Amino acid sequence: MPPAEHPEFVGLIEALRAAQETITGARPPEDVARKARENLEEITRLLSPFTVGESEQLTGQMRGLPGRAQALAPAFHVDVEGNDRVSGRVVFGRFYLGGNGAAHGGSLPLLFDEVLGRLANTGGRSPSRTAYLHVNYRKITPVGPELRVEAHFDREEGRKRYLVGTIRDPEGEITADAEGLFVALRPGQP
Ligand SMILES: CCCCCCCCCC(=O)SCCNC(=O)CCNC(=O)[C@H](O)C(C)(C)COP(=O)(O)OP(=O)(O)OC[C@H]1O[C@@H](n2cnc3c(N)ncnc32)[C@H](O)[C@@H]1OP(=O)(O)O
Repeated sequence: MPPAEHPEFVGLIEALRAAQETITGARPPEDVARKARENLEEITRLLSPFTVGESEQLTGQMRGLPGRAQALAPAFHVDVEGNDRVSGRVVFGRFYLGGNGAAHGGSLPLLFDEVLGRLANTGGRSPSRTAYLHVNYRKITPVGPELRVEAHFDREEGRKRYLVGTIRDPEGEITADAEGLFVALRPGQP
């Protein structure tokens, strides 16, 4: 369900995701490719006058929305969220294809950073940033099916927050797991 605010912008991001998917999987004739490019250029012309600073932009700010209205990472759909753990679902679409049906290796840290980073900063905790992210690729992460994602706090030591997470395929097998260290920022730290 779209949020009460900016429903048309949310729809725009959904259309952008759909375009990313379709363009990635397409092999169009040259005249169709040219027409599609012209349409994209028209979108850029339409939106350019409304460019704003980071604090005013909408993308990435909509925490209650899967993907936070940001098309960079695959949308993470939260099912259960607590102070110390979160679980949900994700689909790596064609846009995230690496090869032979497997999600691109770089797209997995992207998803883990999103899921672990989100959890690291919940429960009234102060903002933190990723210090490291260790990802183990256990088997291919398939493009297409819905995958289970789980993450939880392993431990907290002062400013250091250690979190772990897994991605499971439809058979329940772990395709990748990750451990991340998130360090709470000191006052004034960017
Ligand atoms: C709606 C919200 C949803 C959000 C979801 C997305 C979240 C995305 C989060 C991110 O991706 S943030 C962007 C990627 N990360 C960065 O750009 C961070 C760049 N690095 C830094 O800013 C600093 O290096 C950092 C804040 C991580 C740490 O620097 P500090 O100067 O604050 O920490 P310091 O060096 O004093 O280290 C503090 C402790 O952490 C430890 N530490 C820091 N970096 C480490 C490291 N890489 N490996 C191991 N330990 C590390 C360090 O040893 C020390 O341990 P001890 O307290 O026990 O002495």
